[in-house]
Amino acid sequence: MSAPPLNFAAFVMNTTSHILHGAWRAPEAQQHRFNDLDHWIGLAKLLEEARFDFIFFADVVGLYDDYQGDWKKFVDSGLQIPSNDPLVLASAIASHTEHLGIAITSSILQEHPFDFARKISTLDHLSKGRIAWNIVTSLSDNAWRNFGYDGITKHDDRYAWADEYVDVAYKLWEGSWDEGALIQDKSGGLHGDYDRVHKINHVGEHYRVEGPHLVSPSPQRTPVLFQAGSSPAGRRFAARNAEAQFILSPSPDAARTLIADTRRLAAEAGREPTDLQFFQGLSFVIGSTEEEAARKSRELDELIDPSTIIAHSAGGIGVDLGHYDLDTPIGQIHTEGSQSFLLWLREAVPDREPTVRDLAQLRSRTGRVVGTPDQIADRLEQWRDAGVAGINVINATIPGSYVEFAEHVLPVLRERGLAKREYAEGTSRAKLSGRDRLPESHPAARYRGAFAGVPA
Ligand SMILES: Cc1cc2nc3c(=O)[nH]c(=O)nc-3n(C[C@H](O)[C@H](O)[C@H](O)COP(=O)(O)O)c2cc1C
Repeated sequence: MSAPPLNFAAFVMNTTSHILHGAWRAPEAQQHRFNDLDHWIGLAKLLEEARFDFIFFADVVGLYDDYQGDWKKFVDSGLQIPSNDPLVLASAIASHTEHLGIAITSSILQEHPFDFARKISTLDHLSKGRIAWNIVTSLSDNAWRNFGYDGITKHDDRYAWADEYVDVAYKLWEGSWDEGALIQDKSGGLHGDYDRVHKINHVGEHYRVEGPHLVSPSPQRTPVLFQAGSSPAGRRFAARNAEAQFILSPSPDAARTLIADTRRLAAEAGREPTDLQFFQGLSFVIGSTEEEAARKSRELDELIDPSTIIAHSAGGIGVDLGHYDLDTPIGQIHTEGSQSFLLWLREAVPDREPTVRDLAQLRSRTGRVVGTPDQIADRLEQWRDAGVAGINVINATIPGSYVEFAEHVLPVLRERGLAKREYAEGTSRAKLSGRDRLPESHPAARYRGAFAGVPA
């Protein structure tokens, strides 16, 4: 049997400058209109017309680490501030679309799981089962301080915390209401069946939640679960929980290795390995000829602001790179932070000592595919052959990047069986994996029926 077509998501954020910083200044760019609902509805309709599977919202609940000693740079350049809540936008998008999945990034930090589970269930009802959740743990001190903590919780402890958070949500989504508990029998006057609605009585390290869930089971019960972050702890978390991991692998071969490893962990966690899929983040510069594509890529480089890219990515290095000139050799920078990041940079610039500017350029070009539609299709075929199920399309401009992809690349992909022609019916999970609800081997499934008969 030939491989199935790829899925496509549009990777966006409810802000001006998400990833390719500086690109918002392009004359045709509209991402600065993020406060305008029409901007989002227009994009959602365009994506649905093009048969995208998801609009995928990134989100943060705080600033990145300081740049040049403070946070002026972020405000100056619109680097994820202002940044609006995507969850609030979701119901409006749902009301203007029919098939498009709506994936929302939400951190375990920002909302109590009881309240979060309630909002997600409500949205899943309103959208007829099109909600997905990208589970993140917030990696900036500022985010943690916004919620009353002294600073960020240690890396692996964040994932342990996340395991409890998702368990509370699973209990509410999967275990609190049995099937058929909502009766709504007007003639008999019975609305709900008390015997089939249960308190969950969760008591854990971080949360105590009595229940019951206040929302009756939605079409998917648990939303489609995404996770992003591929450290060993991140992979273990994805292997246990995620139905799709959002990855930024440097090459199809690297993705193949990552996928095999994470699927092995999924099997160890008692899951069916293929129940975990992978979405690779890529951006596209499309030309009618190779030369045109190369020229457009150079033009994009001109537009991109290296210092803002540095401000965004410096966190991982543990050094405020804003204090260094862009031409400073990396060797002159002392860090107790991520050594593997610096090693990666040296490997990427093998012939000389890399500079801070190299870091910015490499970051802004990571995952950029430049070429004609046919060349792009060749590359996407390689990603699919490596086991990737979907592409999260990173934009330079909104809506421009998606208009071009839809007009020029998707028709070629369809001809080659790399993109679908029509949506499948049903919920987002049904479209992705053929079923509305999580499979029995997912850890959430053990809560089905688990609270029946437990004294109130
Ligand atoms: C592709 C990708 C997208 C991410 N998107 C977000 C996001 O929108 N919001 C957020 O707070 N963190 C986001 N993260 C951060 C991760 O959730 C995670 O906190 C970080 O990668 C560290 O995890 P790791 O050490 O397991 O890689 C993203 C990470 C990756 C790799």
